[in-house]
Amino acid sequence: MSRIDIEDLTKEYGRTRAVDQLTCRIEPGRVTGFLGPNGAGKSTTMRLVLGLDRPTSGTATVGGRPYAMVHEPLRTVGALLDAQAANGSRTARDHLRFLAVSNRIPARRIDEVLQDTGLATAAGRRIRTFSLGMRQRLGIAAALLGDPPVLMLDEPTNGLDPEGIVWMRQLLRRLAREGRTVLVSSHLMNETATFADHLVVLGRGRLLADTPMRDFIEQHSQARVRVRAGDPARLRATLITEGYPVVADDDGGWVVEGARAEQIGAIAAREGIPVLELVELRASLEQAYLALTTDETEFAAAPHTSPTTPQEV
Ligand SMILES: Nc1ncnc2c1ncn2[C@@H]1O[C@H](COP(=O)(O)OP(=O)(O)OP(=O)(O)O)[C@@H](O)[C@H]1O
Repeated sequence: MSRIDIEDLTKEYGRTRAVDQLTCRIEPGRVTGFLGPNGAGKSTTMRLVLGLDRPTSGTATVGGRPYAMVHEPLRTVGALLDAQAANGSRTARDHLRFLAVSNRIPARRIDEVLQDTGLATAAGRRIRTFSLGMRQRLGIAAALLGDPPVLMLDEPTNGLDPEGIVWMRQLLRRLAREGRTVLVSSHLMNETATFADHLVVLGRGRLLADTPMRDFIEQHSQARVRVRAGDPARLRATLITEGYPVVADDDGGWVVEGARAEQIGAIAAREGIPVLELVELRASLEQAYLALTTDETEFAAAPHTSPTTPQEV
């Protein structure tokens, strides 16, 4: 049992409601992407789950227990919250050794996680000489040290180079395949789309979505179809008559908004227009996310109103 259960969780800092009656479950065996605009309450939620802050009301448990009551916590939850927090005057190996001893974790795990995170050759260096990406890898090494069934990682790809990002993606997928509970916050939508199975989205502390990623994209984006036909002008005219907005594509095709492939295929067949290509265009996670969260953003730049700026219609 390694589920994270969040029940009616609220956290207020003075007059700010950082987390607002949040209820959700983070299930094992999949990667859950934890999304939301700046200040939405993601880090606060993670801190509450880890007992680093006390909720104003509500509960958060891991495997049915509040984190504070978990015995040898590093063996239960591996967390990466602030990769800068490690003591810079220690070497990477000493940092991990300190954590291992205080959680009765066998010393061999230190070498294993140093290998796993690509830090074996830097193990004897002081942490203050580490780059942001290396600190991030060390944070992951610490999270993996106790071989925990639950992992909570706040922006784990922060500072990683492209090779590091690919490595992180594969690591997250592997951890989920092994049956662990993996909660990962990120601002990088394209990145999240490559590793998450499920999404929990917050806006101003409230739950906006708790859904499989595929459903999320479908629910928060419009269907669109790209079609290329033998008689493009006639197809366009017919589609417009039928009430579909049609936009020219780069290579002589049309993009039809708010339509499914079978609808456009049926119209073309009825008119006897040969179809050369017919594809449903999937929206990206980023488009779906922006459609959901535009109104939930606490900190947004003022819109740019220069008359020379092309406006989307
Ligand atoms: N210790 C604190 N004291 C006062 N206010 C806080 C504290 N921690 C967080 N907040 C406030 O709570 C709200 C939620 O912040 P939080 O850091 O949890 O959001 P987030 O979703 O993690 O944001 P980001 O994506 O920017 O990391 C914000 O308005 C923030 O200013």
